[in-house]
Amino acid sequence: MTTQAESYEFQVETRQLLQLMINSIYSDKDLFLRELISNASDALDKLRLERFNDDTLDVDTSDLHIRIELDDSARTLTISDNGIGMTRDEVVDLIGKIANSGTAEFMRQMKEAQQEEEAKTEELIGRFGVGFYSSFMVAERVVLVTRRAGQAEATRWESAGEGTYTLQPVEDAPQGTSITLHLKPADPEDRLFDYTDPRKVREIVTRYSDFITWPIRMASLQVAGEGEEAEEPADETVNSRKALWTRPAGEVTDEEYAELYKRISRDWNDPLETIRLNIEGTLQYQALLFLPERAGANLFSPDAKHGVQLYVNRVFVMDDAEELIPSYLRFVKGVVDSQDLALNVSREILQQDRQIESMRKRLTKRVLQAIKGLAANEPEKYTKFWGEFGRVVKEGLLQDFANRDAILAICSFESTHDAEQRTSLRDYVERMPEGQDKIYYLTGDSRPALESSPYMEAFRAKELEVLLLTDPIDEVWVDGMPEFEGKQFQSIAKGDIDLTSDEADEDKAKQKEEFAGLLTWMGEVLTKEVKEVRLSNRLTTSPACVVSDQNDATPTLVNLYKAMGQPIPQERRILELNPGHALVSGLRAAHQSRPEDPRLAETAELVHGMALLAEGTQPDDTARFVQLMAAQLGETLGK
Ligand SMILES: Nc1ncnc2c1ncn2[C@@H]1O[C@H](COP(=O)(O)OP(=O)(O)OP(=O)(O)O)[C@@H](O)[C@H]1O
Repeated sequence: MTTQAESYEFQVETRQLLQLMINSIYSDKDLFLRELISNASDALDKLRLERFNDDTLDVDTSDLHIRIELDDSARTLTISDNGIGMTRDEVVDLIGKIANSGTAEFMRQMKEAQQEEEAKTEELIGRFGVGFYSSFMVAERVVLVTRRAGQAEATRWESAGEGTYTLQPVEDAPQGTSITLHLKPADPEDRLFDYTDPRKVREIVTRYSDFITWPIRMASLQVAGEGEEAEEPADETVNSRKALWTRPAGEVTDEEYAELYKRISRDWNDPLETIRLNIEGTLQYQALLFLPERAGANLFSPDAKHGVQLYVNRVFVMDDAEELIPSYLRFVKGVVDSQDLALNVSREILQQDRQIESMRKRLTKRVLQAIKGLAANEPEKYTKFWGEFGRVVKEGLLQDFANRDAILAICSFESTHDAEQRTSLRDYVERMPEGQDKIYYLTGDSRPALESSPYMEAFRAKELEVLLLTDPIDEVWVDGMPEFEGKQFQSIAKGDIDLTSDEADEDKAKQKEEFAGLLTWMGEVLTKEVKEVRLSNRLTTSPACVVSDQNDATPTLVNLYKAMGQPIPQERRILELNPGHALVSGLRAAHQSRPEDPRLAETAELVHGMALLAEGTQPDDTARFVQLMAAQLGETLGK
């Protein structure tokens, strides 16, 4: 007995939604498969739950799965599940109408938005799921056959996505739902691919649905070898199903974590550290994050990718979810799986969403905590980590003021205390001798350059520890950093540093008097270059050095801002002379005896130029500097 198919009209809203789908509101048409697989997976979940609640039910739960079948001659893609299925009434309610309150709301807002501007429409699309109807993006006709588990009668629904659909009872249908898409001709230019190509379909499944709990089966890709009889290919499960974050931590092995890490990060090495997070409550999500062992090549390129993927209920939503993790933690790889977001949530929405903001805060704290844990308990791992990613983490000192203290606490720096090991600020502060109330640092290009810098002389003589900050970013954050645990940061190349004891004050006053004439005169000679010439308390062996005033920017910082396209002015600096050096005392004597000698002004210029060279910068006019130097050296030989 065959029953005639009866034709029905779609609800007005449904028709409008179908129109949208046919005209494709998604630019990425591959998403239809993600939607259908998600529905199938839900149907399997529902059946399992129903059986769990009532084990006398006459339903088959022995081999719950999803199957995808392709037929390139008929140009069909069929996706079936042996889940809960639908009764005829359910088909009418769920598929024929927009029963889903979310979708109805979507349509209402969509209508409003269409009267406004395009952008708003785009935004709305991301806020709601539009599930089953997305089949019409790729299919010109859809046939759905479904049998409610435990019931005999099945229903066949068919539609071309226009005004009507037909319903027809069928016999002998298997339990669950099978949806056959009669595909539109492929049009890759419109991102409509050939969905009868098993490779393409597998690629979509592994991209979006790899972590679906239920097996997704497809015919094996193996082709018969030469001379072999082509056999009916066996089924193969194409998704890994390994959503490790949904399993209790104790049950997952390190190997499994490493395998997952490698897959999502495309790194060959094992992760350095695995971080798990399981948040329950009004906002539910799990995160499985990894700290890599090595920095990737493009970590510092302007379009460096963030490593966190966003999933909704184990379904992939997007890569590179920079809304979830701040850019100074962009090396963190992993997965965040939320139970509260819409499947096709868009970036625009993520950016505005307060829940996302709260997730981001939570994840950031957790990662910082993990790094702190490494520093405290696994120093070797920490050292490795910091060597690779310290530079990136320090960007956070400039970006994330709320976590500034937490970031400072996990930083470590090279220091004069130890040639091999970096030090934390905490350890530096603990080593500070009585009377030292500042954290001393020097910024520059490399450790050897800093160690041999003239600024270091008095500190070396006094055995005072100095942090050697050699990353360009150090220059920037340290400049604006108020303090660490109540101790201010002090550049030893800035301001008036005096490490001498009070008893020496009398000697200093005397010296000041003796040199007053020289200092004033040199100040006049060099007035274009420096704002002051004074005696130094920081030099023991060099004749002179240039320092920046306490609140002025150093030349490196000036250059950095220039490179970033935000130039700041370079203030004139201060020239400090070492009264104990023969060149300085000799210049004083010469100036006293023959103040009119033009050669002395040239010597003053040379002293300034040498001080610049010693700090690693250059005199403005190097050619002139070299000429003066050669002339004066020549003269000494002639004597
Ligand atoms: N494979 C299936 N098996 C059983 N029921 C299904 C299946 N596919 C869809 N349904 C039913 O049809 C309803 C509508 O599906 P549709 O995909 O349009 O929206 P949704 O899944 O509810 O929401 P969304 O996809 O927007 O999150 C589903 O809620 C479900 O009850």
